[in-house]
Amino acid sequence: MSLKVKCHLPLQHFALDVAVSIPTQGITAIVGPSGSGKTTFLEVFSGVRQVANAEVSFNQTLWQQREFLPLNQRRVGLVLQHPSLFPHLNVADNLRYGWQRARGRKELGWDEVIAACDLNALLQQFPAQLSGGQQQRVAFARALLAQPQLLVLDEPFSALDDDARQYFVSYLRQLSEQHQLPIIWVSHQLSDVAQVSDTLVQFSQGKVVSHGPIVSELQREPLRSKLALSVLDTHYDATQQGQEECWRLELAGQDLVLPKPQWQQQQPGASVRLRVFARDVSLTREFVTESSVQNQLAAEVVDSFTARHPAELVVQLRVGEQYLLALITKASWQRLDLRPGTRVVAHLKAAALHETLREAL
Ligand SMILES: Nc1ncnc2c1ncn2[C@@H]1O[C@H](COP(=O)(O)OP(=O)(O)OP(=O)(O)O)[C@@H](O)[C@H]1O
Repeated sequence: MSLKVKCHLPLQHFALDVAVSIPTQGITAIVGPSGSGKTTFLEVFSGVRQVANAEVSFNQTLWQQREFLPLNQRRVGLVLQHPSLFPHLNVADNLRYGWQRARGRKELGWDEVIAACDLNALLQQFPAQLSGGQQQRVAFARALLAQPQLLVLDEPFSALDDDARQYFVSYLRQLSEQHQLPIIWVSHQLSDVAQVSDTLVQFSQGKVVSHGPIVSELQREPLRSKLALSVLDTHYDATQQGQEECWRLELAGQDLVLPKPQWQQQQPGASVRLRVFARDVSLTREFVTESSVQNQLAAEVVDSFTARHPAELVVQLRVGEQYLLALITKASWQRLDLRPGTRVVAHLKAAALHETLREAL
């Protein structure tokens, strides 16, 4: 099941030239420099822009080939960076507009969406009385209430504060998993993207330069050296829970211990995605007994790559079937006599993982 898009559209400095198939399960993030054509791409496949000779199909339904299916018949929930709320309607009536557009079954309930987007206190306000972030929350809720079959987001949380943005990023995951709602979103926040996305599409100068599962895209240039962030899929291991304040996760038969997030209830075996910045990983040749670092993972050096700073290296490690990046100095690489195939121990500070875990699902 996929969204297939083929189009050629001359723009000011280059042409949007795309032939891509995006999975319609899970969350797909579209990233790329400003002005690289991401918004235009969304507009083309959602039907905001009618481009001659473009071809678009969604899960085998033709949206455009010889015929052009208008936006309002595609059941696309489109949320743009600058929300276009009806200024003469209050929040409740703006939301009702979305709700009334929904045909058939209402998967996403009125009360559920209003509570999730924390809009109860704003229902009688008019758009001009709202902050930019509040307007974004209303636009997002309105798109959900229209019961879309595809949610398309263009920087929808850019005006929210960090905590609120973090909450909505996690809520995207919930929408994707609990309602099987496919989501395609453009974001400049790569670390948000890494937290919840399944697929990453990278744009440059109107072209898709790379696309694939997020875990592998993070291990490839340019993101590998630019972001130096790994995503590890771990499991919550309830059988070994001992200390009250700590959580044990299982990764390739090895334990990771982290401060327990208070707000999270996990079932045994539940998967937990950790984001680990390469700068929070250090290496030794042997396990160390007297160290404050709780998490030591046996790993193997796969390769090393240039980092942003010329004195540093990004080292790619294999832990079981997964990859982890460590940022170390070139001097350390030489001192430890590292090379591809060397067995090492990767040290991950629990406190750094705690930070990432609080933001994980
Ligand atoms: N109607 C148009 N005619 C000609 N050029 C256009 C048109 N619309 C957009 N462009 C150009 O297309 C390019 C891509 O714009 P677009 O908004 O799609 O980029 P973007 O990747 O979404 O950028 P940002 O991340 O800043 O939102 C820009 O150079 C823009 O000037």
